[in-house]
Amino acid sequence: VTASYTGNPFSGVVGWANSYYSSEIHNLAIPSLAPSLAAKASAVAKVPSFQWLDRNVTVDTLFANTLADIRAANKAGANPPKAAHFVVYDLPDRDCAAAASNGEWSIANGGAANYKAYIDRIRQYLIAYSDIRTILVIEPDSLANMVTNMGVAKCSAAAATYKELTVYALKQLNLPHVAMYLDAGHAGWLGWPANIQPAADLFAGIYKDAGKPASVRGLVTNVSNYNAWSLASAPSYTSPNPNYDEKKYIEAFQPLLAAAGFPAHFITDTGRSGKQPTGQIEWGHWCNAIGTGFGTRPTTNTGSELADAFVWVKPGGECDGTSDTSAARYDHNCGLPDALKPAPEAGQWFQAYFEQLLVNANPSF
Ligand SMILES: O=[N+]([O-])c1ccc(O[C@@H]2O[C@H](CO)[C@@H](O[C@@H]3O[C@H](CO)[C@@H](O[C@@H]4O[C@H](CO)[C@@H](O)[C@H](O)[C@H]4O)[C@H](O)[C@H]3O)[C@H](O)[C@H]2O)cc1
Ligand SMILES: [Mg+2]
Repeated sequence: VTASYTGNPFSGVVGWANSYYSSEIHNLAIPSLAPSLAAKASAVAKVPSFQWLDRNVTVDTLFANTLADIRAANKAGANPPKAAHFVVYDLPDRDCAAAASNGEWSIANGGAANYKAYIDRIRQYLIAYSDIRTILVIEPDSLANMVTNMGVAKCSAAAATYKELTVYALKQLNLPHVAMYLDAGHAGWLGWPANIQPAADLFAGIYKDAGKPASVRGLVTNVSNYNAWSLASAPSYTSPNPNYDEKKYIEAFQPLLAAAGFPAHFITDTGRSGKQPTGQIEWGHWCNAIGTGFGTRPTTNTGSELADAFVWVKPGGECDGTSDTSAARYDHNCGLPDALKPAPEAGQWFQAYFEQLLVNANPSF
């Protein structure tokens, strides 16, 4: 079976509900849930979501194991075949405008070489599992920070390396059965009129620098954020941005990208966008936002020619960042009034948040 494709990489396959997220729900969430919520929680565990390769160690473990699980399911006759969904997320000096998700490597300490080895290893596994259609989200927040946060020292210092390593990844992971979507923030970030053209220029530049790889299908929006796909009216905190939902954002963005030489398609994270408006006081308050719920289940029925699929990229229930003010990775955003507290470190299981998403889910479980 070859998993190569033309057009929408989500067509003809379905996502995989990986065992890591499922075990978080079954082992960490369900034991402390009331029976009615426990049944709903086990349904969440069956929803396909992206698995984050957020540390080098995950490549030979989570990545390899999930690919083997998917191969077994497809050999056992899964129809439609299962596809793999991963987030590549380990740039040196990662998350340069925040503190919560700082990664394991720094540019000052050989991080670029480490990152290239990480990408090369991922390429090896992709080649070994060329029977599995694989969708990759590339480096959440990184290029978006290059558009709006060059005034942040850590971001401007990292800029050349972020761009070089992103181009490296796009070239190395360019394979017939692989589709890549570069992270493009969200409507409340790059969707602001002041940001959207500089963003188009940056993304088109990277695309061209990488040699317009066939596997680069486009951009992913709303990763780890809470925006609606489509609303009839603007939530108060979005004013005065005319692009107050993800549909308006990508419809404004796509023509600018095309004009700059990047024929991009889009996917949007709906994992935490089920409750609108959210409980956010300010649109920029990204950490563990209150008043949110699980959103539209993954599907290719987006109603838009520009949108390949709605996906769950950020696994709901995994924390955005710690609220412990004494922690090394404490970011003030996680201490704001509209951030749920107390919160553990980024990526750790946040039970109260999972319950918030479950209770507010739309569609409901
Ligand atoms: O009305 N006006 O006239 C006017 C004028 C200027 C305005 O400026 C805009 O204001 C926006 C805020 O509204 C800013 O957007 C925020 O930028 C932050 C990074 O700096 C993002 O944070 C990231 O979020 C990720 C998860 O999404 C985390 O994973 C990651 O760790 C975390 O770092 C927020 O989402 C994002 O909402 C824009 O840059 C800014 O240009 C706005 C209005
Ligand atoms: Mg984050």
